[in-house]
Amino acid sequence: MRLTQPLTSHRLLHPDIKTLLCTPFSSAWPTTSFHSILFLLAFSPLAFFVIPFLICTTKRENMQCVAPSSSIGFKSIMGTPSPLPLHAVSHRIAQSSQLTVQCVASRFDAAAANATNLPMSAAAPTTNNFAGGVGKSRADWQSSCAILASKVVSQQQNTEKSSGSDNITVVNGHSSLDLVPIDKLPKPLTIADLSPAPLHGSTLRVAYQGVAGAYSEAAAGKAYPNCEAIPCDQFEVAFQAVELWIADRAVLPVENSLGGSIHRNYDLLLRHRLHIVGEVQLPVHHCLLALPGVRKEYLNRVISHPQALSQCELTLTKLGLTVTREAVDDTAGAAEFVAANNLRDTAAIASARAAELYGLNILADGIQDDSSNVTRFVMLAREPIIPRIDIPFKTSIVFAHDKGTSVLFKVLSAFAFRNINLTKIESRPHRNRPIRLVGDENVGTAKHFEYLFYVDFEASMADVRAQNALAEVQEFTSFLRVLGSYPMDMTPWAPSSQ
Ligand SMILES: O=C(O)C(=O)C[C@]1(C(=O)O)C=C[C@@H](O)C=C1
Repeated sequence: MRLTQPLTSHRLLHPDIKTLLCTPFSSAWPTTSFHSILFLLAFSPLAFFVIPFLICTTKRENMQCVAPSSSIGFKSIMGTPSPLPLHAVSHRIAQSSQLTVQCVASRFDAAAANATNLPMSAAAPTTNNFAGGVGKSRADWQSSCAILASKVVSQQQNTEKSSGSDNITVVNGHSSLDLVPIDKLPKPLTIADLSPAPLHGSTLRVAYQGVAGAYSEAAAGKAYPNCEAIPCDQFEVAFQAVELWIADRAVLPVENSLGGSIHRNYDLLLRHRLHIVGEVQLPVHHCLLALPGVRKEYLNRVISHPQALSQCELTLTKLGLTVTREAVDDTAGAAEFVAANNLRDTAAIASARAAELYGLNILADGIQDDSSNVTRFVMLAREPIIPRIDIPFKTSIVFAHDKGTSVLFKVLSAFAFRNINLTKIESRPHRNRPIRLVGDENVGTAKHFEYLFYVDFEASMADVRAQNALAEVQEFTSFLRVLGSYPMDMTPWAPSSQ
């Protein structure tokens, strides 16, 4: 069984995209993809064709490594032909970009079209909506564009065959320049095509940190049934996958009922400009996994994600496993590592699904220190969702308090006075301003640490109480950002059973 390698930051390299997508713009090409796209849209009508097509081709490249997995009801990365080489994404994007230019420019530059090798025509889209014409949706538009590209290419091949070195076909006595038939021209993009959510019929691509069998993958499936889960080797890469339009969403663990907050992700939320568009709470049921035939007595080491190790600490001791603990990037990655290296003295803490995927035995089941162990994940997107008041909503903010006394109290009371319930408060070091000096001639200089405060509260940004609370909070803060306003996870509580 071979599984796709997770995305790595190396595979998200910008330069290939920049150079190959649109060389004339590359010198002035802004650094973030969203801005780049705005830039292109503003300055080049060609961009209206190039960008969606890039997304289309990039998406297909990613989809090649995705196959349906019936066991968990959403598309996973099982059964892929072979793992992608590390440089694959940027290389593939490069190929796609060439094809993008080919699709748009083929009528103007047959020579350039000829120069490209033709993976697009080989991988012609399987979208059914295209029936000789151009449909209304973005998916239709993208498919049409791809099919047109492949038709242009095959026309050119036929032409080459029939007329040797001459690229001009003779039709009814007239020379034809391989023009795309007029009834098959793509329709211009509309505002709906640019909507952040995929339109009906297209599959949502969801980036998560880890490899197949990770809890984050299960969270992606819970949040978006039938999504394509895209593994990433680091959280940072999952963010970038969304920013670079390789994925539509990222799913990110932020806190666990036993292990507490996942601080790194709070820092990343601030550093990146993505928006929280939802949350899911996933019961986490850990298993102790080892190679077939291995018994507990043989073990010298237990490896897993640091959160998983801390969630099972007491139980491991109760099982007599006072062996070395080692942290790795994710739980399923730990299972994969044990299997791939045939380690008979090492066990992994991971899910039952990871045991199945990597051919390991379950030595102990349900080893989390509390049966109601649950991890909360947030879903991130490039655009915020429109807040509502007809269903329970949560809003997440981050702020730095301003000078003054009792500032935190004043901020929190802005919510209390309006009966807005706070569900979480987390503080992180303020990296740009780590220390505040408070001088007092008589006593000396007090050095206070500066913090950023992350607060979740139970109200929608469409709720006037929340708007007023934030207007008040702004008076006491030097910095305030709304990370997202999103529906609360209201699924019935079911402690982990498997
Ligand atoms: O390693 C995994 O499987 C993850 O999805 C990561 C993670 C985490 O970061 O907390 C998610 C849920 C569990 O609490 C343990 C690990």
